[in-house]
Amino acid sequence: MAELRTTVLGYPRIGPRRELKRALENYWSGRGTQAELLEVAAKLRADTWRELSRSLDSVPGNTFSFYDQVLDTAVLFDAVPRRFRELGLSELDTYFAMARGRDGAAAMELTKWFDTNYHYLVPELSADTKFALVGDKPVQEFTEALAQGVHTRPVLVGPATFLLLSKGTEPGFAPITLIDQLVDRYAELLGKLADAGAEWVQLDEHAYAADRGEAELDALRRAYDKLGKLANRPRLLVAGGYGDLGPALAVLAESPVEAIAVDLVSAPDTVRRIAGLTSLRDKTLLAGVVDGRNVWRTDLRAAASVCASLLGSVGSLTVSSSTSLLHVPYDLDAETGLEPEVRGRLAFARQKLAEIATLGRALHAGASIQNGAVPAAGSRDEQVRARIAALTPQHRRRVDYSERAAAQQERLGLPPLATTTIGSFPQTTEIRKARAEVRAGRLSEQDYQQRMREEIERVIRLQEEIGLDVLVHGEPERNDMVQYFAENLVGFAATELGWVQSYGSRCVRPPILHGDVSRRNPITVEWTAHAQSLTSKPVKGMLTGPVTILAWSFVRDDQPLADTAQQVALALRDEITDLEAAGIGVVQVDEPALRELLPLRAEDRPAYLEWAVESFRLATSGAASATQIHTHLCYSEFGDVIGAIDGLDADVTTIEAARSRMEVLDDLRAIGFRRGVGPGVYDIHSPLVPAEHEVTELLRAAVQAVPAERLWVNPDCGLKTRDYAEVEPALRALVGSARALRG
Ligand SMILES: CN1c2c(nc(N)[nH]c2=O)NC[C@@H]1CNc1ccc(C(=O)N[C@@H](CCC(=O)N[C@@H](CCC(=O)N[C@@H](CCC(=O)O)C(=O)O)C(=O)O)C(=O)O)cc1
Ligand SMILES: N[C@@H](CCS)C(=O)O
Ligand SMILES: [Zn+2]
Repeated sequence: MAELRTTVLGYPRIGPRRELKRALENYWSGRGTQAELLEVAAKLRADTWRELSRSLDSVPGNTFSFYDQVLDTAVLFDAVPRRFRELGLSELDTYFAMARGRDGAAAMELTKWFDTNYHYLVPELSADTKFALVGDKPVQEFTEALAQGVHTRPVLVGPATFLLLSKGTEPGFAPITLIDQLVDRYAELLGKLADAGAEWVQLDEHAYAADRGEAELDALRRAYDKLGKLANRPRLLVAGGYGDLGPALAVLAESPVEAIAVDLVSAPDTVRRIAGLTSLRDKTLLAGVVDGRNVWRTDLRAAASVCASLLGSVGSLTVSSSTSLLHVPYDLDAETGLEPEVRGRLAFARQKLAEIATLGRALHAGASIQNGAVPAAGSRDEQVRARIAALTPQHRRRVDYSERAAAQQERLGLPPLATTTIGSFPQTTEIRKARAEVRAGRLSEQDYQQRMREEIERVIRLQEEIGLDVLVHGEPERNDMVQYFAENLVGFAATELGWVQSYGSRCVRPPILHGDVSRRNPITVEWTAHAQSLTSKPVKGMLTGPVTILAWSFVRDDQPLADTAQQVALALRDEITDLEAAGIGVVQVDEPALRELLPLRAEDRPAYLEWAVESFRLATSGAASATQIHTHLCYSEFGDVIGAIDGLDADVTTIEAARSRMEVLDDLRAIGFRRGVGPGVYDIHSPLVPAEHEVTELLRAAVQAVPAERLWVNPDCGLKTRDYAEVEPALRALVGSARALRG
């Protein structure tokens, strides 16, 4: 193992058939025991080590997690907030309580892992935090693998990144100031790993892919100077994924660490900088040339030539993935329904291992790649391209908001503090089962559609009874808000088993956007029109926006994202026209991923925001003045994109706000936002049901910032992951509060 020639930075862990998801959910619901959960976990670890050791000469270890690697790190170093200790639960149940909340102890905050659709739990730290090495998961998993004959390289979240991803529990406290204390605990851990026989350890310092100030760079420098000088330690590999390490690359090059991993897929220019860093000449460089985040086959010849060009600049070279393979599905061979032309362009985790092995062999033998034909580009649709070429600025502009607002008020006649929901109602087991039965051929498409129509009717009746003002059809027919649209658009392929972890036990199957995009037929019109036929209240049509469709798909990399976004936007524009023709007067275009795709480096942001906003406007600006366009944003803090939210020019913006106590309203007020806004007053991520007085408290704060005529009352996000037992009383509280305040 001493020779580190081929590796990956991490691997999926949910199981090729989502075995971990099922075991976790069984355990949480009481249907399964802890012993059963541990058994599933041990088998997944063993299978992963066996699989990886077949292709790679350095196998990453400690890549398993019951929920999240950042949470694992917090628990390892005893950063457990008091509210969870006080529950008096077992070690495992305390861990799950931190992730999911329990008995009144609110869960830790969940947030985006860099610019991906993976979410981690945010550690809570204060000036009083005292780290202690109380766990031994990395050591245990190392020993467990060794007993199975596999020598692993334990992977840890690096100390600086751990602190930079944490939040201070007191205003003004910066967790990075805890670096020296935390590094001492990492030193203890490295000693234990060395004693257990670990030759290498990997410390992920991905936080340096974002802009970092001098103090943060200095923390990195101090951390690795100290760890590098330890007498008893494994060799240190510091990994930078999800972008360019920027100035941190030189800091690490000057440090005593033995190896550095760089992401050459998202930051190919790093190659040039490496040649200029003479201190890399006695280090190992892991060249991340195989994409850990996307599913396209690697152009092996190009990757081999990048590797070869680095040989003279570094001590030794290892072929690697650009990031952990956590973000891609397990195995392309498990897919049976992909078109051959699309399949031929793809590589999932398992296929990427083979690519890395091939590159490693070629590099070692100084041989060229024989069989590395460049995969074909995506299919072209000349009609779509002609339409885009003919667009003018007029296609992105509506009449002024005040004129629209008057036309909409005349049409809809809504009260002040109008109430609505974000779109989805609970995805019940019956709904999911029905969909699984159609897939298995046990239920006819007709019967399935009938069941969905009945579900829509139930949801409409419930909303009428509760007294909401703008209703939704509830999205029962959607497996996922992106996948559903992808399945109905030309240019996308869907997978059967391409599951990727989004957070904890929740997974998504990102569709594969492989060619020019167009709409075959109307997608949502029948469902929405059916819902509207059942009620005299306005029903809000529900679409997913272009940025979010791209963010949660595997997108083609043979043209700029901006071009692909326009194609998706045109399809949505046509859908809105059809919804209007069917009598729908309110349409929501969700963009929860608007913030997610924001580049990590400030210099790259303006260009992104420009195309992101333009694509939304292209999708929505065909709507008549009297059609009310809503958008919805969630899963982020929005300070950085507040100007872009304004630029969307939506008539109503519903936005996550309950947990941050309406902070976003200050941001909106600061820019003079003057359109409708619905700051969420019910935190749907928590099983806790808000009482009417709690909703009222939030609304009272909101009316200080936004006049009642423009203020909407709604939950933070869709209700699909909740049960009716929680949703019904919560919506009653919301409507009750709005009515009382109107009075
Ligand atoms: C809003 N979020 C989303 C993100 N990304 C998306 N692509 N979609 C999102 O909604 N990112 C940010 C946030 C938070 N992230 C998530 C991610 C995933 C979920 C979630 O609830 N996932 C479900 C799976 C949803 C799905 O695809 N359902 C399918 C298949 C259901 C299934 O597993 N069926 C079973 C059989 C049926 C049964 O017996 O239950 C099977 O196939 O074996 C469907 O409905 O048809 C999850 O369970 O993980 C939420 C937020
Ligand atoms: N309309 C979607 C938005 C989720 S971000 C839903 O309600 O689930
Ligand atoms: Zn949402």
